[in-house]
Amino acid sequence: MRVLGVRCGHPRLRFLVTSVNRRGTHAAATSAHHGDPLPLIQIPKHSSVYAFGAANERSSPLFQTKDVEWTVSGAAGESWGIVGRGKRNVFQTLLGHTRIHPVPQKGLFPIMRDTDPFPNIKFVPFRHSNAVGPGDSGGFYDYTARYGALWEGDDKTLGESVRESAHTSPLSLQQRDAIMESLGLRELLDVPRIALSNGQMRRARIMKALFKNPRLLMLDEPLTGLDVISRRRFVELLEMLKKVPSAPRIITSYRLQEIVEFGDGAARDVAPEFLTHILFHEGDKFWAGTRREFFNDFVPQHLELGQRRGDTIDAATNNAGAGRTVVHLKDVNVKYGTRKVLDGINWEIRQGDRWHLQGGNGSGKTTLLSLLTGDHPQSYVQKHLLLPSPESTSAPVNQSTVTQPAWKLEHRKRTPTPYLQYLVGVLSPELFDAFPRRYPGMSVWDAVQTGFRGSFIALNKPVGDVHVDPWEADAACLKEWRIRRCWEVLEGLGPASWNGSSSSSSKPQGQEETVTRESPLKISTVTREFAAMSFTSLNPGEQRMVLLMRALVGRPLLLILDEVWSGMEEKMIEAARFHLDGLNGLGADQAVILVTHWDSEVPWTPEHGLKMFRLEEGSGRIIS
Ligand SMILES: Nc1ncnc2c1ncn2[C@@H]1O[C@H](COP(=O)(O)OP(=O)(O)OP(=O)(O)O)[C@@H](O)[C@H]1O
Repeated sequence: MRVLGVRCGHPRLRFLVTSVNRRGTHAAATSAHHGDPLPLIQIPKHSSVYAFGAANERSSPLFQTKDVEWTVSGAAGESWGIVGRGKRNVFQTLLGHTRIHPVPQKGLFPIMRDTDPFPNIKFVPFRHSNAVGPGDSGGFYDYTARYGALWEGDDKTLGESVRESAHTSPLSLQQRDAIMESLGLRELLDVPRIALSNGQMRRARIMKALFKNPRLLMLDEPLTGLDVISRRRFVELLEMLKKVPSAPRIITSYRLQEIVEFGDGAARDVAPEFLTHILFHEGDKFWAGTRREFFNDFVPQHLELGQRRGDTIDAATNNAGAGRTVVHLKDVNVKYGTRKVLDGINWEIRQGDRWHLQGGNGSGKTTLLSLLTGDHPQSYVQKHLLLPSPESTSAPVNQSTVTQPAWKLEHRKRTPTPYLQYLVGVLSPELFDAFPRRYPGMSVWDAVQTGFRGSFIALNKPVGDVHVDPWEADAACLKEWRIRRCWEVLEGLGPASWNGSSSSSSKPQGQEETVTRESPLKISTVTREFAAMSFTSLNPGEQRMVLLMRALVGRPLLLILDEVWSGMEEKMIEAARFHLDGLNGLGADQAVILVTHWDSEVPWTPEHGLKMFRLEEGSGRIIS
């Protein structure tokens, strides 16, 4: 069947196309399609874009367009994707949160110059928060609340929230249904919103924004966190909507690796089908053009192919199963009311293991991990959930055990939670959202050292000093080790690594040296400066790197990396992958569980000892 000269795939989407067309709510967008010269967005050449508050034109701009004019026609069929580390600057500009100099004569949104554009624009940021998150208040919120939500019965369900959005939606019931269906949310209507998994929540937020049918809809990294099937359905939906003049014009952003695959010295176009144009912004680079120009001209000329992706991991590192059992689960079950999320899970994790935990959105990965971290209330009622616990109740660390505290396996009920936090390092979307940003002046250094206890409380220690409790054995030795660890992760994962001036490569300028009892450790000036920066002043990708350092700094026995690469740019991911198996990265005494929906993001292969555990319809199995 052809609608608008367009081949339509799925029947429910066919309906969406025809019915959205009938309403024709966006007359202006349609007129652009019929030759109206006014574009939807226009940032002229030689514009400088400043953060609000930048005193004058002598302040440094966020970015400059130089000889590039960025024009989005707003015509049906055109679809822009934004990539590069500066993509959020571009969104901020479109949201009116920056100042453009000179002020564009026709306005930033020429097509909407006779109306206030801002009610016609919706933005779905990358960051999600199931509760009121630090993005709003900067304070801590307890993300573990979601695991008990149904007991309390006090949170709105997705269905209730959908009914509320219906009141303000210009779309018909059938149109809203078609969107809900194509985002795979219908079967979740009875789930409390707080309990939605990450991927489910991202889809729910996109659905809500689509219900408003704005003229311009901006989606920041919409593919991140979606499983393979949801990604396919989402791409199918956007492919359809882009052809409908009365539907929102949708601008999406991506991490570079989501649209370009680097390998064998060449770059391959793996961008979603609906993209027709690409804007790249990073540092002083600002480039806009068609998809074909991007892949044929821009990528080969401007992105260093040889240095991306690939052979960073030493293939000799295969310690899988080499050590003692760290976690043991037998017949583990979790259910909410009648909804069984985990059903008879058996899993053993040993030191040296590198696991890729797989499963679609909502398959129970986060739930399973929350049992291992002891965050889930149902962790206490499992018959056989053995977790690491202190060998004795005395201080956990002394001179000989500074890098490997004494531990044994215990039932969850006999595992002291603070000790568990000490032995299990975590970075997950929930933790990223919950990490408090409000402590006055919390520095990067301070944020990293909260990892020694798995706590969220800044200790306000100056750079170069760390906290050690007086009761901890051999405090002096421990202090020295902790300071060294902080510098190791900062140097290995800080800007020195992702900006290409790591101390392990050629000597960057202005390098200093610090000497510890064991061996000298080089710390570059850029690392020292970074350590002193305020955590909140960093962009989300940098914050994520710092929280990865926090997870690694204590050399935890078990490391849980849940969707850690989301929000990070490719160079950061490369640096992290390199660090994880480098000299100061992970050891054979540590076990790792990694969660990602992108196989290419797993730093290990089966030759490196990678194992896969897959959750499907409540059951878990090892796959080979
Ligand atoms: N308190 C709750 N009440 C009801 N259902 C819940 C509750 N908590 C979680 N769920 C449901 O349990 C399922 C598992 O969620 P979980 O977050 O573990 O999925 P996931 O595999 O991590 O998904 P994603 O890949 O999207 O992060 C989801 O369908 C979720 O809606």
